[in-house]
Amino acid sequence: MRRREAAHTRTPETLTIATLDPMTTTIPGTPAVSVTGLTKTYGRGSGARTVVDALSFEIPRGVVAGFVGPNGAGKTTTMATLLGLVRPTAGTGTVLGAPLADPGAYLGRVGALIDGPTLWPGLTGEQNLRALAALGGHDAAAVPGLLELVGLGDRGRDRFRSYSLGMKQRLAIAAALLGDPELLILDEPSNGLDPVGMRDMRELVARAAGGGRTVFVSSHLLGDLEQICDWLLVLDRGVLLYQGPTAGFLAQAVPQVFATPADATDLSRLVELAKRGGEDVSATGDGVLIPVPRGDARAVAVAVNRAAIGEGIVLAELAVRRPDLEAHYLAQVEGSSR
Ligand SMILES: Nc1ncnc2c1ncn2[C@@H]1O[C@H](COP(=O)(O)OP(=O)(O)OP(=O)(O)O)[C@@H](O)[C@H]1O
Repeated sequence: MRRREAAHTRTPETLTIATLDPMTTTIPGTPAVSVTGLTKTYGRGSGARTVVDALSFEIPRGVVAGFVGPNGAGKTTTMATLLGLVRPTAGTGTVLGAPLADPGAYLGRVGALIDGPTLWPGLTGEQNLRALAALGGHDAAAVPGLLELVGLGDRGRDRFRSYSLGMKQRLAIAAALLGDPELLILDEPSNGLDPVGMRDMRELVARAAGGGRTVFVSSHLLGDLEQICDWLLVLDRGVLLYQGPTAGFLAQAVPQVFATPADATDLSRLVELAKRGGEDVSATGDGVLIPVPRGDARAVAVAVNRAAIGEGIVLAELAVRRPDLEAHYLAQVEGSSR
C-alpha cells in the first residue's frame, strides 16, 4: 500500500482523468466483483476439461487486486467470463453490482486489456484514442491526459506500429481508461516486457487505480504484482489457493529456524537434537532447518541454542527465516494437488 501511494505521488500534474463519483464508486459492502461457484469446462464427455473450477471470490471496491497463477491456471478464462467473452459453465455473481449473467448492464463501466494491445497500426497513438473515444461515445477531451498518464505524452503523434511492446501495452491501457471505468481488468499487462518496461507498467497500474477505481490485474509473476496490490487471488489449475489482503498471504508462510554448527562433523548430532523438538526437521547444506508452523519461532531458536550448548555444539549461525512471498507462492503452487 505504501509503495502504491509512492507511485501515486509520481502522477503527472497534468493528469486530467475525471474523478469518479464517490456516490457510485465507494458503496461500503458492495464488492466490485463477487462470484460464486464460477466454473468453465471446455469440451464434452471424456474430452471435457474443467479449467476454472468452482471459484468463489470477492474483490472489494477501490483495491488493486492481483490475480496470480502459473501459465494455464485459468486467469484469462476467469477474466473473460467477467467481461462476457466466455460463457461460464456454472456459477453466479455480480460485477459492479449488476448480474454476471447480464454483461450489458455493467460493461459500460468496465475497461479491459485482455488479448494484448491490438490497435490500428497506421494511426498515431492519439488518433487511436480519438477513434476509440468516438466509437465508444466517450469524451475525447480526456485523450491528452490519458497519453500523459501512460507516459506517451511526447509520443502521441507517432504511429502505433512504431511503438515498442511496452508503449503498445501502455496505449492499450489508455484505451481501456477511456470512459473513466469504475473497474479496470488487465490480463498480464507486463507479459513480454523487459525489467524496465515491467517497472513502468507497475507504476502505471498503480496510477490507474486513482480516484477509487478498482483494478484487477493478472500476472504469472507474483513479484510483479506484490508491490502494487492490496488484494491477492492465487490461482492454480483452476482452483483458488488464496484470496485476501496481500499481507495475509505472506503471513501464512511458515517461519523456519535455521542453525549451522561451527564444526561440520556436529551436523548429524544437531539434526538429531532438533528432531526431539520439532516435526519435518531436515538437514540442508551445512545446517538444519526447523519449520515452526505454530508458536514462537524465536522461542524455538532459543531452545535449539540452549540444547546445542548443553551438548557442547557451538553454532556458527542461528536465524529465524520467513520465506519471502515468491518462495511461499511457489510452495503453495507446487504443493497443491487435485
Ligand atoms: N477455447 C478454449 N478451448 C479449450 N481450452 C481452452 C480454451 N481457452 C483456454 N483453454 C485452456 O484453459 C486453460 C486455462 O487457460 P487460461 O488462458 O485461462 O490460463 P491463464 O492462467 O490465463 O494462462 P496464461 O498465463 O498461459 O494465459 C489452459 O489449459 C488453456 O489451454
